[in-house]
Amino acid sequence: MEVIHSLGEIGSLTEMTGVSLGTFDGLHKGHITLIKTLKEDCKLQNLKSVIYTFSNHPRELINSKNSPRLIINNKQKIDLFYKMGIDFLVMVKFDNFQKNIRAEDFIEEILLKKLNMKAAIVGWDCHFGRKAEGNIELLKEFSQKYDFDLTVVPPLKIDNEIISSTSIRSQLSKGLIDKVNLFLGRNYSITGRVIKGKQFGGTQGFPTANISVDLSLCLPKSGVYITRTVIDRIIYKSITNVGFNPTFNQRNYNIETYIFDFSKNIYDKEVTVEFLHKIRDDIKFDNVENLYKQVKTDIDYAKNYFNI
Ligand SMILES: Cc1cc2nc3c(=O)[nH]c(=O)nc-3n(C[C@H](O)[C@H](O)[C@H](O)COP(=O)(O)O)c2cc1C
Ligand SMILES: Nc1ncnc2c1ncn2[C@@H]1O[C@H](COP(=O)(O)OP(=O)(O)OP(=O)(O)O)[C@@H](O)[C@H]1O
Repeated sequence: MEVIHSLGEIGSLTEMTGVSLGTFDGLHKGHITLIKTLKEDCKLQNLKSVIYTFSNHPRELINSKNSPRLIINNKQKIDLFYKMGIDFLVMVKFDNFQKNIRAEDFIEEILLKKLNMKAAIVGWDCHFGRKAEGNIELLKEFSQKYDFDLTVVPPLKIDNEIISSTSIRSQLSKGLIDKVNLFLGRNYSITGRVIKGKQFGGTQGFPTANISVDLSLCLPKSGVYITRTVIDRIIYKSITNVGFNPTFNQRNYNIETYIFDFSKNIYDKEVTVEFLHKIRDDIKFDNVENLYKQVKTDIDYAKNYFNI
């Protein structure tokens, strides 16, 4: 997969292409359905597959006060597109040029001239160009004028609810991890380096790996979760506490994971924590004895979940 970070980088593609466009935050099941259609259409017509997306959320520029926190960072986004077998990932900054380009110019100058597009594969609600004026109708009109194929993918729903990045952000903030995973079509995960914590847990029989996280992302609601932790590609069963450790009046959002049957030193290692199920909200305990008693109950609950 070739990643293109600015339009200047590509004079114009020589290969004929099929293109899907959008923000694609989270790369959820709806996006995956669209991308599968893109890949099938490209295979049938012997085209290279192109994703046109942004490295920042468009609302950062359009409505900065309401700009959402992203579900995944750009590294995760690139990894996921790579795994899906995309040929060209155009991931440009959403800047004033992107914000102000007329929808007609976007089709003619970018999709047709730069990307050599022969097929557009888009979701039913696709919008692009200045003030989001470009839509399916305009693509239809231009597909006849310039003779390119147009496929419109209907919305994928679960229990009658359209899967969207917006709904996944709301579920994350409510701690509805089972639903998040259903909508993503994979386990929601956080990747970060292991850093030093207070080192109290170890003295109580549950040493925890504290993980540094990108606090600008949309993170799950505080609480205790059943998780799997991936270290050097090996998957371990674990339990994870996220939030502010209210018993200790901590100010920072913190992620710490207790990996079952594990005793290696992993400071500084990059690990990925996959969230499977929420056990409870976090609690401010009157004393640490009660906190540790509860943690032991949580650990038993998680071990029971894993049948260990
Ligand atoms: C499974 C689990 C559940 C936890 N639940 C809470 C909680 O409800 N309230 C809280 O203040 N801290 C909670 N903690 C955080 C503890 O305060 C913390 O793990 C302990 O102080 C060790 O911190 P350290 O890793 O920095 O040494 C929890 C930790 C774990 C591993
Ligand atoms: N549930 C879905 N089923 C099929 N296609 C989808 C679905 N959700 C989004 N798409 C399509 O994927 C492309 C990228 O969409 P976009 O990034 O706007 O996703 P979104 O999840 O709808 O985000 P938001 O919640 O911010 O509106 C668009 O063409 C869009 O129509």
